[in-house]
Amino acid sequence: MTLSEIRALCAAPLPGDEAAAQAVAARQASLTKPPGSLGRLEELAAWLARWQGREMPRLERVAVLVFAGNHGVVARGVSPYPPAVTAQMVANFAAGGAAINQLSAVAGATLRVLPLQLDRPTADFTTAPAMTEAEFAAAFAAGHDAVLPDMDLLCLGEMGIGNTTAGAALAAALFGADGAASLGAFWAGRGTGVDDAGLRRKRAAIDAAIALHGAALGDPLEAARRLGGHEMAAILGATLAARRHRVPVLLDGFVCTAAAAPLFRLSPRGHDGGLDHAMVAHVSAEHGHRALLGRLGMVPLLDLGLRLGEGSGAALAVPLLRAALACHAGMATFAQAGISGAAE
Ligand SMILES: O=C(O)c1ccc[n+]([C@@H]2O[C@H](COP(=O)([O-])O)[C@@H](O)[C@H]2O)c1
Ligand SMILES: Cc1cc2nc[nH]c2cc1C
Repeated sequence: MTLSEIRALCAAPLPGDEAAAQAVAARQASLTKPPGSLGRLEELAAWLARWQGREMPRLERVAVLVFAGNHGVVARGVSPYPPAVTAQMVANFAAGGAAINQLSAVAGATLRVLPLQLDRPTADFTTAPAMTEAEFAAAFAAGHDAVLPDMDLLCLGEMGIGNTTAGAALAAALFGADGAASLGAFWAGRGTGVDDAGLRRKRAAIDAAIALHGAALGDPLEAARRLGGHEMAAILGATLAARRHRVPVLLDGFVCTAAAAPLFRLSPRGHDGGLDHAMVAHVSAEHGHRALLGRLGMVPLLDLGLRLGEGSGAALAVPLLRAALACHAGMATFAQAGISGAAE
């Protein structure tokens, strides 16, 4: 896959199945409850129908994909952890010892972890583009190809020491900061728990990167290449592939949302937007996430103060989707139960 092929793929997102979503809405109106009383559960059933292209959506094959990558910007002292932790956590995922192992099991989902070039971190984006075009395209393709057409739902997650700095830099490039003097101050958070001095270094790294890359960041894919990471490019590729295969997507926290956000910038929400088949599963405690969701016009399903990454929030939201479908498929209609409708 080349960058121009990626560009062409991103330019024309497939529309959703309006008829399937309408069929869900019609059935919801006939079920034994006041109209709209199941709130967002009703919206979730229609969302699954629209993007699966099925009047009766299903959640038999739920996949959690976690991509891992390393970041040159850690040389700037932006994370309390050493980059070796990325590979160590990948080993922990394989051994079944991480939170996402437990949460995937609770969700009834298969977990697949794809480490990407862990011994070849991105370049430090305060001095050079994080990835070459070939590196970016390869990581994008790895994510794209990891999505199977028969999945019913895709939960995306990431692991990468330093990637909250990359996520904040990408958010800054894509969305600016409403006139705030420092983009770094607006978007940077504490990630895995960096101290005050580390937070200052993180803000400075983001500001330096925005100044260095300048006008090139006006192109959302260039911003992803110059400021993102291998795992973030893979999330972008997987999110796009899911759209092509009619697989709805749950995004995890701040890093995952930022990684997918170029699809929104290329084709905004409202009418078949590039991210309309994705929901943000939870709002992370990471400082910039609420602002990022505001820019995307997305309302998270959960707000639990998580700031872990690795797909944890996305897996946690799967039982909510299962509940939405159980009600949708299993409830009696007013006619079946012999219950009177509302008086006019
Ligand atoms: O995505 C989030 O909301 C999030 C918030 C805080 C931390 N993380 C995780 O923490 C790691 C990056 O943190 P840091 O401090 O090294 O930039 C990376 O592995 C992420 O999965 C992720
Ligand atoms: C231990 C640890 C686990 C993680 N999972 C996702 N990001 C992480 C970062 C650290 C440091």
